[in-house]
Amino acid sequence: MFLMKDIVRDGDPVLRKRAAKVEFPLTSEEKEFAHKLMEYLEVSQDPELCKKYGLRAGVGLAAPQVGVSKQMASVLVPADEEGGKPQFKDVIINPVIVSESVQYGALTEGEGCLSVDKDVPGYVPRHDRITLKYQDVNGETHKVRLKHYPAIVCQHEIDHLHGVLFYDHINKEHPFKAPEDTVLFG
Ligand SMILES: O=C(O)C[C@@H](Cc1ccccc1)[C@H](O)SCc1ccccc1
Ligand code: NI
Repeated sequence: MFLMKDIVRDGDPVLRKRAAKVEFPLTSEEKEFAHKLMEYLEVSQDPELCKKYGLRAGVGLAAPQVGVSKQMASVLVPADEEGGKPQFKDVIINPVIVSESVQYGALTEGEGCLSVDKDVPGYVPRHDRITLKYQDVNGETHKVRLKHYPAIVCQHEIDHLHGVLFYDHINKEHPFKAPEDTVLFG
């Protein structure tokens, strides 16, 4: 199971590389790795296990964040209401955003990152709605339309596969100035 000691921190060049496309079929090691990426999120979102293993809760984890420069990331966006099914749950491989809204969305509280220990305040403008194409661990292609929080999380993870960190998007002069018509939520 991945622990915080396995998570690469800002400054490591692997976080600034464009990750390599993944070939199919996955090797057994790659399937195990994908499982571990999702396992981290599941354990980190269980308050007792999160505390037991000293984790930071996460809704996404990209392969480069554990030092593996491959186009693979786990995303687990919990249900809006107690007991519902997750808003989005999958390991996205070779993800491509095939269309995106002109309108931006951003979290009112800004963003954090498991690989960035410091707080970086400011809005992170992202596309409020996206159409995402990706392959799952079995090589099946999916095309999904996401909006608001699941769209934000997937864009955060896909950024990791392109060597981009959340604070790259923050307006340096006016961190809490968002583009006109940005949907602020959370
Ligand atoms: O570092 C990562 O990639 C995981 C981030 C993903 C993320 C952060 C902010 C906005 C969108 C995605 C972690 O989930 S940061 C911790 C966290 C935990 C729960 C909810 C929001 C942020
Ligand atoms: Ni991150």
